[in-house]
Amino acid sequence: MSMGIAIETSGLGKRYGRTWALRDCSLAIPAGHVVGLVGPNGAGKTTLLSLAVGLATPTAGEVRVLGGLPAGSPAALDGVAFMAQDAALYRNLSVADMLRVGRNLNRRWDTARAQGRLAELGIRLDKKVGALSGGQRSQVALTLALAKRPKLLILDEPLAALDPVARHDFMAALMAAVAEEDVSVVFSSHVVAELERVCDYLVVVQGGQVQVAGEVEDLTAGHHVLTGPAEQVDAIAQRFPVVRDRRASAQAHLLIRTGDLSAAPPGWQRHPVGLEELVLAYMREPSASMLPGPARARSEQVAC
Ligand SMILES: Nc1ncnc2c1ncn2[C@@H]1O[C@H](COP(=O)(O)OP(=O)(O)OP(=O)(O)O)[C@@H](O)[C@H]1O
Repeated sequence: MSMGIAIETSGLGKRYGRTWALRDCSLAIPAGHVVGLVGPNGAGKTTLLSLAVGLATPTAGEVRVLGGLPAGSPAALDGVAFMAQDAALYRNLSVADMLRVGRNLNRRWDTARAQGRLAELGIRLDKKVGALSGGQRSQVALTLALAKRPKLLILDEPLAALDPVARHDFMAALMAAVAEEDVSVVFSSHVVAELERVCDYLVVVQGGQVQVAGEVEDLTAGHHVLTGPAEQVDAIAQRFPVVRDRRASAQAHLLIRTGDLSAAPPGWQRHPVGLEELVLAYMREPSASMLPGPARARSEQVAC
């Protein structure tokens, strides 16, 4: 495995009782990206992130981080910072206490950097964590994660509890940190509209399996939307994998997977696809997969 890989999984699976939360997951996420991990509730996102951090152990397969370190090993723990779904902080401690806890638990810890960030954000060190707003608590959790000076920062739904302004501020802080540091970021989110602005790599999981993985640029260049006569859909589907097929009376609106579409077929209009539309199409078509190839989508009648 090369040093350029942030997270690599091979046949990774995690079973809770009879439920496979994650199955047969083989991924190689290159370093240096901001990776969006999306999928419906219960898809396996938290499970995948917990395995990558070493908080859970695989039932099958393996997961390595930062160029080959076993997830959860001391070397991996040194280089990986994790912000859990509920931004787990001790509410009765002050912000300064949280910084002390972080310093005591981590070999590499940059107190000055953390204090500088908090001062910029106007968050007082003597405030109890429980007295902070949700947005401020998230910023403190991000500050603690960054104070480790991680090579890989993993965040599980960091935006979930935040209002739109706090969400924007949080992502701005995250992107500023990425710009300053050599850090790979993987974060799960349900806020699909946000991804286009911040992510350059995307992973979609569904039903415990990876459905889509790749660089955003390649994904958007490798898919197109075609609009044209519904009676010709079969002919189109013989030429291109159809991810999603929507019909409105005699018109079909297809999301197809091909990077090689210089011109629309006669009678059809071709449009580029945005990341949000692409993600939603895959999420609505659980049987469609880029890995190894999308199944033919069901056609779906939609009202005009
Ligand atoms: N500790 C556990 N014990 C039993 N089942 C679990 C456990 N953790 C997760 N699961 C199950 O594994 C599946 C995947 O859960 P996971 O939390 O990874 O999904 P998710 O994509 O993060 O969902 P959400 O978007 O709702 O946070 C679900 O069916 C869930 O019920």
